[in-house]
Amino acid sequence: MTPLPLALTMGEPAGIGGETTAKAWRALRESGPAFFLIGDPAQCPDVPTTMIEAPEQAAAAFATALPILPRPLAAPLRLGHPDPANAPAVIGAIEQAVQLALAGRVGAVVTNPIQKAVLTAAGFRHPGHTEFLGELAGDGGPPVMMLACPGLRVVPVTIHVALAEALRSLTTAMIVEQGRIVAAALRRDFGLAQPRLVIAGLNPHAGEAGTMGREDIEIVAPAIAALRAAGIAARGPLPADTMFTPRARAGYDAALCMYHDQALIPIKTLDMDGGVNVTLGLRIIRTSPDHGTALDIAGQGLADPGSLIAALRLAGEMAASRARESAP
Ligand SMILES: NC(=O)C1=CN([C@@H]2O[C@H](COP(=O)(O)OP(=O)(O)OC[C@H]3O[C@@H](n4cnc5c(N)ncnc54)[C@H](O)[C@@H]3O)[C@@H](O)[C@H]2O)C=CC1
Ligand SMILES: NCC(=O)COP(=O)(O)O
Repeated sequence: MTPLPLALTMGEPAGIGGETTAKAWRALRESGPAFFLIGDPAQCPDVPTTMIEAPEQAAAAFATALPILPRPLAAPLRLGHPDPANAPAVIGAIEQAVQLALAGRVGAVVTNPIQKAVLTAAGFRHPGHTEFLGELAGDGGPPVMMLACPGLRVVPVTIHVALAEALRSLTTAMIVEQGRIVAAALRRDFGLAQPRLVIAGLNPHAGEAGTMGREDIEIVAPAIAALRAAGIAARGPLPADTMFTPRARAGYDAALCMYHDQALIPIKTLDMDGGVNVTLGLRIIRTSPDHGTALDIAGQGLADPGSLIAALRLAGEMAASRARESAP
């Protein structure tokens, strides 16, 4: 059976998404996975494109042209200069991709990066895709952000909030709930029968026995105990400054981190061009490149498509594996 195509959203049209989409199409046109862009043809002027009316037309067209399910921009495209007038198209593309995935007409949703502040200024009330997707396609629990590259997977337990708010909002229950979702996803989608989780400490030296903050004793350690009681191989709290060395990374399958930068600095430092952002805990598959809109280089031909290609490949693999799982 031909695999379902992947829906790739336009992201911020003034960013590098159009360029990386075109480069990804060139790289994948022969091997697949087949994908189509929900966007405006003006985003990809340097590759052959073909307009489609339905996802079902994408696979046949993919080898010769980038299929586009049109979603026209309201304001002319100026690379490097986002226009809030285009926000409805950016948001609409995400909504359309999710609807297609929920209807079983695409194998997965892959998102190009959005310029968060521009969408916020236009009235969008979610800090990122992750939270928006949780609302559109949640599965009863919270959406969980995981970034993965060869040799490292990280999960920020608190995501797009100010650091002070992350510290205020962190609870044992959040860590436990996300640990369970991560362990289940590693089993289901990443083929790990007994996933090994490590949990980062919040404070320097994981609190140094309470002398540098009591959160590691009062919030993090009870979460690890609860995860272990649930049969999940979890350990910590580990001092965050040494848990990403090559030796340490060999001892676990995913690291739960207490705030955004604790998770994302190590992975982007290790593999900015190969990292993939995967949202766990949804009723659909969603991946994305790990980088943002890179407005500073938009239109200069400098954008590396590696992370988007990795995101498309991972989405294709996850979709194929779920299709095998549900086959009679
Ligand atoms: N999934 C998403 O929608 C994401 C969106 N963003 C958004 O992107 C915007 C810009 O964020 P920044 O923090 O500046 O991060 P960024 O990733 O856009 O850029 C950081 C630096 O890396 C460079 N860079 C990024 N991707 C590159 C690529 N593929 N090839 C070559 N160079 C690349 C940029 O030129 C810049 O110098 C923000 O609005 C942010 O919220 C950021 C991350 C993910
Ligand atoms: N820093 C990661 C990031 O911003 C990705 O967010 P999302 O849009 O995938 O929720």
